[in-house]
Amino acid sequence: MPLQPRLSIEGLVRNLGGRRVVDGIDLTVAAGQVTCLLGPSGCGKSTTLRLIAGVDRQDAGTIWMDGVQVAGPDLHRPPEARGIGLMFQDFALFPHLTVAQNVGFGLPRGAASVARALELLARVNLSGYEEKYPHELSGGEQQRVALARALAPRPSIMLMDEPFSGLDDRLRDGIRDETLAVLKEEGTAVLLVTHEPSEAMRMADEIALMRNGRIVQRAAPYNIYNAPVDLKAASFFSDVNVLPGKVHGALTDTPFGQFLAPGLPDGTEVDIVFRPQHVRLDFDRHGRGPNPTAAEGAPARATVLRARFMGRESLVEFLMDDGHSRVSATVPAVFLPKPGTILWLSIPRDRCFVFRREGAV
Ligand SMILES: Nc1ncnc2c1ncn2[C@@H]1O[C@H](COP(=O)(O)OP(=O)(O)OP(=O)(O)O)[C@@H](O)[C@H]1O
Repeated sequence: MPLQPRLSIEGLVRNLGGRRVVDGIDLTVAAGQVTCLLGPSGCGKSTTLRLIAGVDRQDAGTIWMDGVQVAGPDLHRPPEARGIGLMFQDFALFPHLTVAQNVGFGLPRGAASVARALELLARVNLSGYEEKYPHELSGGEQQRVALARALAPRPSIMLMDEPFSGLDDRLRDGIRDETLAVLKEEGTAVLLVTHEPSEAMRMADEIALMRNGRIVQRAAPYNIYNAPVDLKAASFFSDVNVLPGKVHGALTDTPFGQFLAPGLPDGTEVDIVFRPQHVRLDFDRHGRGPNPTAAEGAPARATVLRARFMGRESLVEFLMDDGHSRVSATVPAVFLPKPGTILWLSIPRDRCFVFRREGAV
């Protein structure tokens, strides 16, 4: 029998300011799983989280936690009756309470609670900090106390809204990894809101990509990156190259040969989309490039327009031999060919996506 999800949402809707801000969200999160609600600013992520927390009330839809309905057409359990832990960007600790008192705040008085607070402080590497006050801690340490506080009552579900965005860049990755390790140890189901693709890729077991109040794709980070549902989903994770094409006999022509466009009728305008890091470069050998292969397709000749060193990689921009298509390639090294250099480009077929052009019929 499949495990019952800790959190389950069906048809969640919220109208605000005359607009449907959350437009029919379905979602499940299992114990020990981290799901990232990822999307651009204003797409409705925080509103969704607020509805799940119970600090706002949905206009339609149902929410279950551990199989028990907590919100529905005639039901609204208050936040404190939902068994959730909350962590937001401004994770304000109580300034007049010590670290240990902050962590134990939501627990009943007693030896077991003190032990739980100490155990969690050890878990977030803050043993010895029990008697300190929040103003004596760094931002990263305060964040770890906030995590311990949120986890202390053993919430079944943890809701986190951009919890790392207040932190210094250099601290952030370490804290993310530590937080993830603690959440996994506790086996909590986590729903984390972020607008940063890199954060979602780093933290999530599953990413729910949101746009205009809807979830447009739900998949593991690898799958969402390598099999995006549309051009916007592809370009949310990195810059992309887009070549225009038209379908003839379920194929479309490009400078890199023909690509499959299954299921699309003749004449459909399409975008052939691929990421700069998936472009392979080869030197020109007396006017010839590498031999075509089934995996790499046909190579295409191109002229370097410019090359820039970006730190971890080099970005090389090309004009294709058709005289108008432009393609960017990133190379994970210092590679700065002079403008005018001829190179051959190829793209692995499985790294290329063909989408019906938005707005096209
Ligand atoms: N109380 C409100 N009244 C009217 N509109 C609101 C209200 N709260 C949110 N909105 C609007 O709903 C939309 C979604 O807001 P929400 O905060 O959920 O987005 P978000 O995806 O979390 O964005 P961000 O990443 O910027 O926090 C926004 O356009 C916002 O302006």
